[in-house]
Amino acid sequence: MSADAVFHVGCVSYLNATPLIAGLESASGGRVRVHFDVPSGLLSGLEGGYFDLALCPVVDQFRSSAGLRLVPVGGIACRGRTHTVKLFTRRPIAQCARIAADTDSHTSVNLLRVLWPDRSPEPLELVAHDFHADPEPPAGVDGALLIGDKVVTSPPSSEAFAYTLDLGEAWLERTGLPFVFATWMARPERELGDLPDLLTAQLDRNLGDLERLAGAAAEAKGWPADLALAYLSEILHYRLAADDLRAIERFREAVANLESVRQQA
Ligand SMILES: C=C(O[C@@H]1C=C(C(=O)O)C=C[C@H]1O)C(=O)O
Repeated sequence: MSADAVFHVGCVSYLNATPLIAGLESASGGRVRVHFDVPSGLLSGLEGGYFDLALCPVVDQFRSSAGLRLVPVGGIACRGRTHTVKLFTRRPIAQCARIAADTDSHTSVNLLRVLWPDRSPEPLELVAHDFHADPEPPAGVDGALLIGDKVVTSPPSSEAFAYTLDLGEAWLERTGLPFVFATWMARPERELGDLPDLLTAQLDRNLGDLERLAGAAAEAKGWPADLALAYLSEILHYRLAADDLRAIERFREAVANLESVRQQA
């Protein structure tokens, strides 16, 4: 690979990716181009070879036939509440079955499937819904799972959907573990050169400059500035430690169990 090769990096377009990505293009001297999309939109760019690296939903790594590898230089994780991965329901969850599932998500939809039997005796029925096209959940659903900025900027009406469950909190309650929603991934054969080092250095810089970054990102995405700062500095974390990697494995097993139950049915 030549020293001046350009890397194409796919990244989540929400405020939560700010510490992982802000300033990377300019710090790289133009050797990195960043392309933003909703989480569920990133996998095809990686599988198709257009991206060298992408911040994909963690469940994509379990399911992709491309044999994607985790590149352990950061991810989007929580220990307990997320504030932005939320189930909103009309009634107590134990009385719900039909849930509108945000088409931006791959991981959280599967997290809901894993957690559901703890919460409701009814079989879960998911209805895919694009909340960008229509912020209101479709008629006839008992609830809606939303992820990302829209949970803060355009949530479902709290009168109609008075009950909420934060899936990060529910996972911690079930497992005692943090939860990892997305990590950097690459195709197994793709040569990444110094890209992982560039990402590590940028994350380190950004975590030291969060107040300024959170303020700018809050303004761009329509968040209250104080909430954006708490979200990026206390609610989420970005450096993956041993228990985060254990949590990925625990989630991998839980998703595999769901698939095998489905096959037996
Ligand atoms: C915490 C979040 O994590 C996200 C949830 C994802 C998913 O459900 O597939 C993927 C990437 C992350 O952006 C969030 O977006 O609210």
